[in-house]
Amino acid sequence: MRPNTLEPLARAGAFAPDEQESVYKAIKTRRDVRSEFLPDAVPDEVIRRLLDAAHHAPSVGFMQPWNFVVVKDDAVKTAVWEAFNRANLEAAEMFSGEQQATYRSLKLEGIRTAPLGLCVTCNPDRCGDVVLGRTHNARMDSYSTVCAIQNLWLAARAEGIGVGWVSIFREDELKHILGVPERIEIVAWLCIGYVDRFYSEPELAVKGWRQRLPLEELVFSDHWGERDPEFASSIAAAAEVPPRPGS
Ligand SMILES: Cc1cc2c(cc1C)N(C[C@H](O)[C@H](O)[C@H](O)COP(=O)(O)O)c1[nH]c(=O)[nH]c(=O)c1N2
Repeated sequence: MRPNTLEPLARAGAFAPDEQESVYKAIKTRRDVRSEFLPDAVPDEVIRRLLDAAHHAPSVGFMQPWNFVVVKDDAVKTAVWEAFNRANLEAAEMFSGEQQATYRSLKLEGIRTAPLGLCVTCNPDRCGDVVLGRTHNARMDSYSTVCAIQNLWLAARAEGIGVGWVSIFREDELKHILGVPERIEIVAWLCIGYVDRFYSEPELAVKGWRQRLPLEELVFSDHWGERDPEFASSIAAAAEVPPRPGS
């Protein structure tokens, strides 16, 4: 029988309200960090915790397709930065007019200033040709690796450690620098280190590149492109009220 109380009933397995708050806090305050890295080394024990968080990510068929190349060597970081710089000059040319000028003003990496670099790779051959859940979509192993990166990103935020994802590279160049075999996919280069502050909003929003979209515009009901106005307005209203843990 349910107890006679006005308190909401805890759902089986639900975290306590303050624990829920911590999870949402990590999610909402996680930032992509490019420029604010402090030179302090990240202790190996902390690196181990972050990698362990990554390693507890979901993966298709429990494939665990990831590997992590931990880079502390300045010479390797410099070579990676040079590869970034070559690609970034090409990237700037792909934008035009005022947008190109803004692009050039953005700082899009902290490769040499972050004390730690982490290359996250995906091995499509980790458990044979036929993988449970990957049978009809070959990209599922890459998606799994992205889940590992997000786990690490959130754990790092909770530890007060900044993470910046850099993707402006020719993959072959990065493979050559790091000795990554042909069949292995490079999913991310992450810049990792302590910071003296986190932006409260995405740096790209602060610098005027692009703003967060209203959630209610992104949610459809029953079919792609169809909106239930009542549901959409309830989402919009919820966005105006800070989330209440346990609700
Ligand atoms: C797959 C992928 C690839 C990249 C990124 C992210 C992801 C998910 N981001 C970071 C991106 O700009 C950032 O996440 C958004 O601007 C939102 O900001 P917050 O992460 O919320 O701070 C990113 N940032 C950057 O400065 N250089 C880059 O090359 C990339 N590449």
